[in-house]
Amino acid sequence: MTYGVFSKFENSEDQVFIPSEEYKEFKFKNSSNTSSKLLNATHLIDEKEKLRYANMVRKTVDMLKESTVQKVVLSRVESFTKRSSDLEILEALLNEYPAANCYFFHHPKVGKWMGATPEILAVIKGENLQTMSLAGTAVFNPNQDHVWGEKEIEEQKLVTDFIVENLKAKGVSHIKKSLVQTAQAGTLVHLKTDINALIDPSRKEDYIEALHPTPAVCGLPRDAAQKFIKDNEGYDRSFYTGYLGIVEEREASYYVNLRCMQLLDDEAYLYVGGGITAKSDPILEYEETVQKLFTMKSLL
Ligand SMILES: C=C(O[C@@H]1C=C(C(=O)O)C=C[C@H]1O)C(=O)O
Repeated sequence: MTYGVFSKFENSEDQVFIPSEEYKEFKFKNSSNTSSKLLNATHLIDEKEKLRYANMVRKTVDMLKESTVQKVVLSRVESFTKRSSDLEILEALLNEYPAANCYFFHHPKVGKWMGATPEILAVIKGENLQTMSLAGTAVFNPNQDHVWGEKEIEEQKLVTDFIVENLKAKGVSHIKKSLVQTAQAGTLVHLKTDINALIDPSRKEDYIEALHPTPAVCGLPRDAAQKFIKDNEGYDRSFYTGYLGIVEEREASYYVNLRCMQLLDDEAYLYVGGGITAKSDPILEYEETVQKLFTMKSLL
């Protein structure tokens, strides 16, 4: 059976499924002009929110320095007035981010979500599983390759090691890693390692459980980071940093729900976050969320 799946950050009981008969086909013509989007995101800075978020980062850094927790991914949500219809926003999203995994999900229990995620949780084809470790963020500069700092290199490696270890713990063999690369995602770049493995296709859900949520969106160790997020973030992430996918008999594609928004009648809630380690600078972490906010805000 073919179905779509949409899952929350926290627990899989709230997963929703859409049978394939309910899919709607959408034809669109790409009229992309992405380079025009290298605009300044500073107009999205909100001093009060900056103070609140930077304080939360500071508290997290203090905790990381004193404990065995290595990384926590913090996030926040901001609401904006919609100036276009949902389909106009979807068309803008598809035009703006042709290389991303763009989706629009509408379900009575979930409402409407839309996004352009750069992050694969797992693409399964027969006995092959493809996943990635994606972390570290900088603004894309077409004239210069980004030189990554120690903080980003370390936080991305934590994600890679977690993925490899958790797949191994599920008995997965032949795990192959690419070199660490800089990958562009719209106006941003991230550090990325592609990971491939040989799997038993009848155990798809088992692997997803082992991977989700990775330290790219949660932290390390996973349970301690997830508890810290729940106790300190101060809002419900809902489906943000959950995953969405299309599952078929021998193939399945699951993506991490990032660079996304929840659409209401007149408003859109935009969700953004970033990985915090003991080396994080609170103001830079806030600015990173502003850059990520811009990827969706520019479509509204
Ligand atoms: C959490 C987000 O992105 C994740 C966190 C990143 C980081 O900490 O640098 C980079 C890519 C994603 O894995 C987000 O976009 O909201």
